[in-house]
Amino acid sequence: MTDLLAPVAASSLAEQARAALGKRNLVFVGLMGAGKSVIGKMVAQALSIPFVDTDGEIEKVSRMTIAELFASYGEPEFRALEARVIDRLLKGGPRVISTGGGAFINDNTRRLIKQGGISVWLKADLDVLWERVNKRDHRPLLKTENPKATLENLMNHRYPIYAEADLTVYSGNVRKETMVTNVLSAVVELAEKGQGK
Ligand SMILES: Nc1ncnc2c1ncn2[C@@H]1O[C@H](COP(=O)(O)OP(=O)(O)O)[C@@H](O)[C@H]1O
Ligand SMILES: O=C(O)C1=C[C@@H](OP(=O)(O)O)[C@@H](O)[C@H](O)C1
Ligand SMILES: [Mg+2]
Repeated sequence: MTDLLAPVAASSLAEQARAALGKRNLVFVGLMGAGKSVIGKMVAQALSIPFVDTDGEIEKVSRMTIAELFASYGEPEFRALEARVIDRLLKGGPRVISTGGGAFINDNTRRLIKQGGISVWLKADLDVLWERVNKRDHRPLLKTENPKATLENLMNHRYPIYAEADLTVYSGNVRKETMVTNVLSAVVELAEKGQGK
């Protein structure tokens, strides 16, 4: 009997989270490999609202890959474009917006996100992140002699800033579906606490 009831409980959690969100955006932040792109898309599906990944949107408007943008124009230009894209996307809520790892670190972009949505930091340990990112080589910031040490340096610098997000959800070695449930529960809890903006 419990199994038969489980899908009902799951859908009502999504409905509660959707109601809690209203017209606001749900914005995923966190380091490379935390699961922003993958979990963000699944959360949007659960909430039945549109999903957009800012890196994907940047690649679409620039007709270049992120790696090409970094190589041709450098990180400051990429950050300026990222800020403009995020500013535009935040205006069309409700949406789930998965940002690239550096977006929330940029003062201007962070301010825009704080104004335009509920931010969720997917927080993960170094070994989990490393395990996930070292399987692919499309992230320009990790093209260094010791990418794991680079990731650790980024962690040390960025974690206090990610901590400013409205919600923190731990992204450990748990199933993606469990991550989705944990994010939805955190959104509902925030609303219940009366702290939803
Ligand atoms: N909870 C999870 N369990 C297993 N693999 C995961 C989990 N979360 C993310 N991943 C995997 O880690 C990799 C990085 O995820 P991604 O969403 O691209 O991270 P980000 O956008 O934060 O850099 C992908 O291959 C994704 O499938
Ligand atoms: O951490 C960062 O500064 C970056 C993270 C990347 O996105 P993911 O976090 O989705 O990998 C991408 O935006 C770019 O390579 C820069
Ligand atoms: Mg991503």
